[in-house]
Amino acid sequence: MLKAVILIGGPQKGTRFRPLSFEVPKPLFPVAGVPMIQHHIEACAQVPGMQEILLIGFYQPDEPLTQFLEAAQQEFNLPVRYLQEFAPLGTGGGLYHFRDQILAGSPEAFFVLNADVCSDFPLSAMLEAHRRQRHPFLLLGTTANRTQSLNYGCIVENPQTHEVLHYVEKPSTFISDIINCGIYLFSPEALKPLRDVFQRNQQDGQLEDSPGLWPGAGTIRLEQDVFSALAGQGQIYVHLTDGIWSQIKSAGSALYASRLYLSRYQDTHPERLAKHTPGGPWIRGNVYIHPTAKVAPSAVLGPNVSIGKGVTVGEGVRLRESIVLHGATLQEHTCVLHSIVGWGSTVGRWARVEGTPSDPNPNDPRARMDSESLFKDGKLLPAITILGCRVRIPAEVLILNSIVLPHKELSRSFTNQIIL
Ligand SMILES: Nc1nc2c(ncn2[C@@H]2O[C@H](COP(=O)(O)OP(=O)(O)O[C@H]3O[C@H](CO)[C@@H](O)[C@H](O)[C@@H]3O)[C@@H](O)[C@H]2O)c(=O)[nH]1
Repeated sequence: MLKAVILIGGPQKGTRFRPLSFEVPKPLFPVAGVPMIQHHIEACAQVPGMQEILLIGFYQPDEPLTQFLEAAQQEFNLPVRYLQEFAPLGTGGGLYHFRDQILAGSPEAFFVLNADVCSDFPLSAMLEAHRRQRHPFLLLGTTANRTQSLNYGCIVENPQTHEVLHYVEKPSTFISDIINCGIYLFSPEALKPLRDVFQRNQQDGQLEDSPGLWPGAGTIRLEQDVFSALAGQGQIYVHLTDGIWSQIKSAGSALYASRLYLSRYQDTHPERLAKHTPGGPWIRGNVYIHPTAKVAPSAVLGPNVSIGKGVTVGEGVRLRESIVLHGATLQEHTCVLHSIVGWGSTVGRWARVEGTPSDPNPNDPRARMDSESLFKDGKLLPAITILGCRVRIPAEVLILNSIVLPHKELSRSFTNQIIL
C-alpha cells in the first residue's frame, strides 16, 4: 500500500506569482486547463496500490480548496485530504507533524511532491527503483546547466550506485549539474531522521538565549536538515529522469508548464485537446478549451493556448501561447500573445495584449526556466503580460510586456509597466 503527500505551502509562499495568486491559491491555478496539483494527483492515482493522497500546507481551508478536494475524491475514487499546519513548518516539518496520518494503515512507502513543479512524474519507475533497494530516501533528479543549477538543490551522486554523496541546497558556486526535482519516494524509516532533527531543534530552542533566533518549534527543512546532513551515509539515492520537468514559480513559468502539459496530453489525455470541427474555431497545435467557453468560428487559437470556464472569444480573435482564465471576454479581433488574461477581465475590440516569452534557451538541452526577477538595474524586464482579475482593456490599444493589477480600468496603451 502506498500514499502520497503534496506540499502545497501557504499564502506567504508564491509571491512571485502575484497578482494571479490574489484570487486563487497558487496550487489551484489552472495549468493546461486543470488546477496545478491535479496533475500531481492524476499521476499518483495511476500508481497501483495508491491508497490516499494528503495535501499538507498552511492555507486556511477555504471554499475553492474544499471544492477541489471533493471533486478530486470523486474523480479518482481515492481519499484526498488536506492537513493544515498550525504555522509554516518548512518542507519537512509537516511530514513529521502529521506522521501518524501518513503512516496510518502501514504504507510500504510514500511519495512526497512539491506542488510547484511540472513533471511527467515517473512515479512507477521510482517505485521500481525503491523496491530493488529499499533505501529510506529516493530523490528524483534531472540536469540543469551550470548557472541555473545554483537555483536548485544540487546532488553529487555515485554514478554506479546512484547514492547521493553530497547535497547542497541552492549553492553559491557550482557543485553539480544534477538537481533535485522536488519529487521524492520515502520509506517509513525516513521519518526517523526527521524526528532527530525535530528533537535537536527542540533542545536548541530551549538552550537558546534569544528565542527570536530560534527557527520555531517543528520547522524542518527537508533539504538542508535531512538531505545535506545524511548525504554519503548510504540512505539517500537519486533516480535520474530526462522527462519533462520545470518549476512553476512565476506566471511566466506557468505558461511554460502549460505548454509542457498540453503537449503531454497527446499521450495522456487526447480528449482534452481541441480539434478543428466544421463551424468551429481554427485550432493550431495544442489547445485546451473548457466545454463551457464560447469561441467564435473565425477565431484562430494556438499553439499552446488554454481557455477557462465561461470564457467568451469573439470573431476574428487571434490567441497564441496564452492562458485565458474563467469568465474573461476577448472582444472581436483582439490579439493576445504570450499573456495571461485574468478572471473576468475584458479585452476590447482590436486591442493587442502581448508579452515576451522567457522560455528556456531552446539551443541548450540542459536549460531550465530562469527563476526570473521582475527587475534588473531598476528596470522592468520584458516578460509575459499579465492582466489581473476583472481588468478592463479598452478597444484599439496595445498592452505590451506589462502587469496590470486586479480591477484596473485602463484608458490607453501601456508598454513595459506595472500598472498598480
Ligand atoms: N506544507 C508546507 N509546504 C511548504 C512549506 N514551505 C514550502 N513548502 C512547499 O514546498 C515546496 C518547495 O518550496 P520552497 O521552499 O519554495 O523551495 P524551492 O525554492 O521550490 O526549492 C525546492 O524545490 C526545488 C525543485 O523545484 C528543489 O530543487 C529544491 O532543492 C527544493 O526542494 C513548494 O511546493 C512549497 O509550496 C511549509 O512551510 N509547509
